[in-house]
Amino acid sequence: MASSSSSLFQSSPLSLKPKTSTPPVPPPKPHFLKPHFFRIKASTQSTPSPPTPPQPIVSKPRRPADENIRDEARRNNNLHANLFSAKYVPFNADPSSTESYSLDEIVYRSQSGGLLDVQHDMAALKKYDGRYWRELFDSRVGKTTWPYGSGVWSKKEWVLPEIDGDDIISAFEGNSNLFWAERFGKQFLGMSDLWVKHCGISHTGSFKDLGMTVLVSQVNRLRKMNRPVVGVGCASTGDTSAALSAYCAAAGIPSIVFLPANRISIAQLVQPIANGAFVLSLDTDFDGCMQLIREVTSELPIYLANSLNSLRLEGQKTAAIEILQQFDWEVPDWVIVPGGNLGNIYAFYKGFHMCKELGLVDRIPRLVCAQAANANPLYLHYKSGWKNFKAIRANTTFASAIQIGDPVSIDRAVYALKNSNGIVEEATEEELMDAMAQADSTGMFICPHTGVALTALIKLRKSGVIGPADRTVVVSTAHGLKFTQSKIDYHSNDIKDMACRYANPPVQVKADFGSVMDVLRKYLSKAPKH
Ligand SMILES: Cc1ncc(COP(=O)(O)O)c(C=O)c1O
Ligand SMILES: N[C@@H](CCOP(=O)(O)O)C(=O)O
Repeated sequence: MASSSSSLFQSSPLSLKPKTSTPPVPPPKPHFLKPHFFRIKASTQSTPSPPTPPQPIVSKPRRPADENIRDEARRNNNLHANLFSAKYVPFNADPSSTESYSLDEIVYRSQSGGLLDVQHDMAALKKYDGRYWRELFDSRVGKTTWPYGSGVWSKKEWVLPEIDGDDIISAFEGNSNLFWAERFGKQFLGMSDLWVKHCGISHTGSFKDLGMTVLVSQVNRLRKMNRPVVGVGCASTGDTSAALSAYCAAAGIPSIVFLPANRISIAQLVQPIANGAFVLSLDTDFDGCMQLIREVTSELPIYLANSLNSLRLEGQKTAAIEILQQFDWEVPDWVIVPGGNLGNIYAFYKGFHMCKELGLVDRIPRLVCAQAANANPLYLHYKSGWKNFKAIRANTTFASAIQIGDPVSIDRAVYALKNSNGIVEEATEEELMDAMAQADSTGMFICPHTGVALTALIKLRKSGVIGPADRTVVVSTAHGLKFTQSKIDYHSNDIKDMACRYANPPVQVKADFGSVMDVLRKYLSKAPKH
């Protein structure tokens, strides 16, 4: 598929050897609901007040020099202490089920072997209305207050309500850019309200940071409680391992990552290596690595960090809440998410659904899950009318992080799609690479997985399912800089059986004035005029 070197670009010299209960008290009013929080509009005042003399500017005093931001948080932040709780329950359990586990237990599966879900005490959360939550979350954005400066922990009450701020390991992840894709929307789709949620513009370059801050924080808490957790492990197509190793390194916790040899990008391989993880390069695909890490974590005191572990999804769901927040709590019509192991599509559903259930919004968007045609078990399942899911052997794809044939969260994904009137689409290699190149040509620099999501959008626009004025959000899951080799191959026109229609290779020119002027004149004569 991808060529290893290129005639137009120097190939990389770098080669790496594998080496519980809620007290019935009335909710406290947060400071921002006090009257002074709301400004009176000038137009409502009948007579203008006389100008006040200028006051001397006094800076807010800084915290004492011997105090850090965690200490300061401990002194200030006891809002909501002990009011909320969460526990593990079997995923989509019968309402009569009484099976549940404390989040301080080490458990990944229900008694019947099914998936788990983190269930919040919704009755306690409902004591506060939607307006309260909207204003609380809005009040925390853009600050460095520990831990609320994080887009994940700014929703702490809905994520891990019981964890102490002292145990949290955060890189102030989240709060990622929601980009108005004006030119891409207009030029390629005739759309006016298209947005790209850049979850890859993040600490380790993917949305996995949102889940990993939660999981590693909980592990940190468990280790302080002397629970048997010697290290944390995952199987990965590159992004989970990058996030796990970074957060573990920040916490001083050993991390162990299982990677499919030669199936992830160099940038993704070097991330856990640099962060000091114990990296195993295994001669199998992602599904093989996943099987092995599940077996290993059931034998050794290594905590499982893949999204089979439902803690991860509590962090990832905040991206959905953040999208609503960034639209000032207006609900988009469509959200398109690339899917592989299929935890994230459910995380988005859960975030939107919680906002509806707790009164922050009155509906949820329709979800689209986009898969590479070379790794499309969910798409096939959808097309069969959700009959008899069959795992497949995934083929090589430029969207290497979603080259997964036996997704652990298949049941979660089906639930999310059925309950959001959702759709599944697929993208061939040529379609996803063209979409990526088109998006890049309008000023983005996206990853191939985002190319998969954009292809889904292009197809749904062409078929008229998505309308020209529908507010649509495409979730960009990783930073394009992790996948430069795929862009090099494309722009070198160096991919077998692919036309690379939008390739933009560099021009080799002799270093003299005449030659440079000749090429520039030719280029300018063809350049688009206003
Ligand atoms: C960049 C990227 N996009 C999309 C996905 C798909 O997410 P999920 O596995 O939660 O479906 C992954 C990981 O699988 C990923 O690393
Ligand atoms: N793309 C993922 C695959 C594993 O997914 P996870 O969400 O279950 O950890 C990766 O980057 O490893």
